[in-house]
Amino acid sequence: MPPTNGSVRDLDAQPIFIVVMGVSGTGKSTLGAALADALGFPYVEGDDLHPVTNVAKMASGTPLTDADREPWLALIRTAAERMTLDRDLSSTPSDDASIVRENKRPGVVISSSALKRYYREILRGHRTVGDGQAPRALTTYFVFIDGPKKVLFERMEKRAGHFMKASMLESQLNTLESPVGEEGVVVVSLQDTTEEQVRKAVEGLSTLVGYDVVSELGERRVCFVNASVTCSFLNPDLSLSLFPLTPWQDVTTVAQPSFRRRAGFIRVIEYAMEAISHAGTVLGVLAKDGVVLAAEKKVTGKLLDLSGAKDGGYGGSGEKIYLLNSNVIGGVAGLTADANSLVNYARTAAQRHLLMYNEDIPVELLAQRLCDMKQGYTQYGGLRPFGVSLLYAGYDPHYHFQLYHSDPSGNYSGWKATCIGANNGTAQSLLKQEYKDTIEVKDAIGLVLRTMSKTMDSTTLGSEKLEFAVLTLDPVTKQPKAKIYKPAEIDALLLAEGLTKKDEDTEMKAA
Ligand SMILES: Nc1ncnc2c1ncn2[C@@H]1O[C@H](COP(=O)(O)OP(=O)(O)OP(=O)(O)O)[C@@H](O)[C@H]1O
Ligand SMILES: O=C(O)[C@H](O)[C@@H](O)[C@H](O)[C@H](O)CO
Repeated sequence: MPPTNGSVRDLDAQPIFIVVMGVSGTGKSTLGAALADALGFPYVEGDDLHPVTNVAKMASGTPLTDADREPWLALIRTAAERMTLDRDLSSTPSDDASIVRENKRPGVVISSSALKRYYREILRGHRTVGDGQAPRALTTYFVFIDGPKKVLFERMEKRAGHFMKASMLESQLNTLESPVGEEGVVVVSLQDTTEEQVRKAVEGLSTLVGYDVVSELGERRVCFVNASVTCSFLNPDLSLSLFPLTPWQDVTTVAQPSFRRRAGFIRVIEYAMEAISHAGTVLGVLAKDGVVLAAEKKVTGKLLDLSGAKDGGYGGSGEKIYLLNSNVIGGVAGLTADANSLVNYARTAAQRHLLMYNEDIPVELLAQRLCDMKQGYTQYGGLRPFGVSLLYAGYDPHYHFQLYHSDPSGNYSGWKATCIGANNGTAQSLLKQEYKDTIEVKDAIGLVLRTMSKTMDSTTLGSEKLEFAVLTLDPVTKQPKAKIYKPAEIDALLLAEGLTKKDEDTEMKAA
């Protein structure tokens, strides 16, 4: 289907979509980010929009088919449309124009192999996939990175830790239908430096567009939405739906009027934090040889079915402590439904990392992934922030045992000992008095339980009110070992620490 708008004037006003293309390893990601930076456009890593099944297939050494690539290409086109067309240029703020000048013409740069002509037709919006909607007007250009096979092979061989192995290059080259000669294509050399490639791409694009793209497309903008956030929102594998972007979402400074429009959102974050300060307490202590987590269960009662808890803290009954990955345990305070969604997201992010890099996700990176997601939810119209704070107790070979906290705004910080939820102020002052840098897990367990017993609202302390977990290293395999305690084990721990509290009713019944 041809583009809907035809006149020179209309085309001039259309947003620009630049696809940096080429076979695997040509340097699309490197050039894409640099070119976007030069133009002041956001950059999206096209590989992040692949369905997980595609990544798994490539990682296993099987080339993708047309059917595998079609939905991915359609998603890239949709991403480009969403990131540019929904920006309401007519509402561009004018009273602080000296602080931020919007691009005169919005645009986005996305990397994609775009190997065949018909794939490029999908990206141009000239062809729809399935019963997809007719594309919206968006002028599409391609920057094709071309060069000798030998150089490419050498680069791919050198590149470590990427899911795409050099052995796949042959199939990529066989599939490639050169775009040279097609409309809107600029060719740059694989062997040039990135700076030189940017220069040539800008020169070529300026010729195609009809004016100097760097000076005419506007001032450098500060991107509010980084690629990973954007992709999280766009990739259906991450169980999130597409939604219209707001005019201010990819442009920010603290002083712009859109910030004032966002003030309501910030209040919502404050409300979320306030709600969390009433949630069940979650407490973590970092020790030399592990991390200890405990959480107060708020939902208790005789009729609650705890049968799933017999085999551990999860399986239906776990409410506050979850295994996020084999090296990270998470403790949540806040809205349980929101927490479930974040826990699923964290588990998927950890698995994606494992699949791509064949290593467990570093603890801080997992916290960052969740924070990207949480922060994204604070800035879009029609959404509210996640009403959840999390503690991450984890281990990775780089920084060993770590404890992080993230809040609904998407901020995170590392701690030696910390507490979220109800009475966290009291708990933190108790922890400050008792914590020692040399503490070991065996003592940290006592410290956590004592602090919980002093700060929990309830008059009873037993497994029905408490979840408990410890992350240590397995002495034999030296791999992280997460243990989420079963109710009987929690009761035994409390007994050993002399902390079993019974409420008066129970004591009277027992008497
Ligand atoms: N202009 C350049 N000169 C030399 N090396 C480069 C250049 N651009 C990128 N590289 C290197 O080539 C390798 C591949 O780059 P990059 O990951 O950007 O390629 P890609 O096309 O996005 O790959 P893929 O599609 O397989 O993810 C990296 O190791 C990168 O550092
Ligand atoms: O169409 C394809 O086969 C894919 O998009 C690949 O090109 C990879 O995504 C990429 O290059 C990763 O190395």
